[in-house]
Amino acid sequence: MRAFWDLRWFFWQERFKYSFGILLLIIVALLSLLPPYVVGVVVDAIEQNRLTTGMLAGWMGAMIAAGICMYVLRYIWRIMIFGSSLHLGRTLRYNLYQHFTRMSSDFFGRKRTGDLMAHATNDITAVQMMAGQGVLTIVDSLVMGGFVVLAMAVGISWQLTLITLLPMPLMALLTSWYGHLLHQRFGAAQQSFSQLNNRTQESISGVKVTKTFGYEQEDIEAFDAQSRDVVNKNERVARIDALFDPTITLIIGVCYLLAIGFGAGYVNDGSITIGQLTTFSVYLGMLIWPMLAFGWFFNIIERGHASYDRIRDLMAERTDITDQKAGVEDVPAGAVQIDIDEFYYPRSETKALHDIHASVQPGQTIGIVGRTGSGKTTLLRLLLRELKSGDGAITIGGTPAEAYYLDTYRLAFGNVPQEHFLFSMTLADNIAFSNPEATQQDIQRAAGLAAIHDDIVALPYGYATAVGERGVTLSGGQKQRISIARALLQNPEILILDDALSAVDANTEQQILEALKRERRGKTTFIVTHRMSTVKEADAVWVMAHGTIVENGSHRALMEAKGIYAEMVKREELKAQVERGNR
Ligand SMILES: Nc1ncnc2c1ncn2[C@@H]1O[C@H](COP(=O)(O)OP(=O)(O)OP(=O)(O)O)[C@@H](O)[C@H]1O
Repeated sequence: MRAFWDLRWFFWQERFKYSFGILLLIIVALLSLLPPYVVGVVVDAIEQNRLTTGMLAGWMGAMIAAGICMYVLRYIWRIMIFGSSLHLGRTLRYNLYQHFTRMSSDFFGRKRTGDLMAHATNDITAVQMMAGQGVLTIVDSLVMGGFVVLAMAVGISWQLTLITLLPMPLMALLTSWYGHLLHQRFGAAQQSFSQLNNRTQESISGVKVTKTFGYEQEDIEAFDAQSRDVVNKNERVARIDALFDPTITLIIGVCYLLAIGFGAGYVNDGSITIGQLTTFSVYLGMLIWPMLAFGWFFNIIERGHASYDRIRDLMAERTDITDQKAGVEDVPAGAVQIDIDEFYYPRSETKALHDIHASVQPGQTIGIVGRTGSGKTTLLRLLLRELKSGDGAITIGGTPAEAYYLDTYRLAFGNVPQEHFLFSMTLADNIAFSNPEATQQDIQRAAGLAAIHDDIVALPYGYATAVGERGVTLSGGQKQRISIARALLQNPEILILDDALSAVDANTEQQILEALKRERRGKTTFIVTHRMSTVKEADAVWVMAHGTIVENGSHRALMEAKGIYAEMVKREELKAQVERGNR
């Protein structure tokens, strides 16, 4: 029952629909008592030879009227109760999705996609069932069951009712025990299903690597083992599930035995009529559904409860990136000042960044270079507020980054990350993703700046070409340029290119860099790269090593300083000469 209590916010929100639905259920339960009663009356009338046509027609009319009423009311309560439960599913899905969008990338690093998918599908369906079928089964079993028992005890014989229902407590005990077992087994089955989702996702996205290293067989076997585990765990659920119906039917059978055995005695000694015993046995038949519903209720509740707990745990995950109460609503603009004394990733003991002090004037282009793992991406993620820096460690236009509302803060940034991502839509829509208002002309202009326009028009459907699963396959460099076009279309105050030109050849890169210089006058651009030639024209180059900026200056100044940067440039030139020589 705690599961219902946990959902009280929802039942309160939908209280009118639920109250009305339950009221209709009660009326239906009352009306359904009529037909068995009529059967008893008619049987007695036949037995006592006093059945007239008028009397029969009267009762038949009453039964038809009750039948029509029940038909209409059943239809309405379904809309009220099941309709509301669908609404709960939608609300939970929406909340979960919103929650996902608010979480930092650290969260997605920890949680696996398969788990998150299982939460958004199976778990929500189980909770939705609880608010629909769960409510129906409990109301029906209590109301319908209650009315039928009352009609048997008050209307016919309380002694016979008592004897007949003796086996019932055993049923309550058994069903609650099954429910408990089901809760545990269902939780394990859901977990295994999540793992299967993860496995599938990893297998599909890593299929190239698997093939390259000849691990197909191992991969298939591991998948098979996981899939078998899901089946085993679900079989364990089904085994308990399968116990519910036979147990209930067996107990109802015993009840019938008692009713007929003792009922015949009561008819013989004249305490009840034969018609009443007929009504009694029809009522007993009507108890089967409430009993089944009662058992089913525990089943639904246990499943819903396990799922709701899992959803709640997920919703309880707090993002460390939050808005302040009274945030600055402007889109950030102006000079960027960075003063990071030290930064640790959550749950990490090693400093990812330390002693970084640098400033950037609006309109400047900053190149960031350094070995893998030197902290370039981490620094940019702090700037983007994907990670939490210390209070005031980063300011834009003199205002601490965390003082801005996150939503407006991020509007200032265009980010082309290392892992570029294209959606399963047309190329035009992929570019326009950053600015849905953009016209076809704007899209083409951005594509031109990103040096991808010619490639696009060469495709059979041009800008209308679909990418993704059923679409065209683009090269890494083309995908990078589409991502750049997407960021340029947004025309952000601050543009970040994180190793975004790595798959583009030197000539095309030069073309893009020139376009950037022209287009982004007065706006700030950060370019992270492993290719020194990319940052030659930058206003300043930050050379990063071991989590800090070890050199900071223009290309010329750094070359004159003959430090790490000069060394890196020389090495790159040497490499280029060797490659040219080889050719
Ligand atoms: N989510 C994380 N949790 C803990 N440590 C991390 C996390 N991400 C990165 N690091 C660590 O932070 C340090 C800096 O990593 P970062 O990705 O910023 O380097 P980078 O210079 O951008 O490297 P690359 O050139 O390969 O992109 C590394 O030591 C890395 O192992």
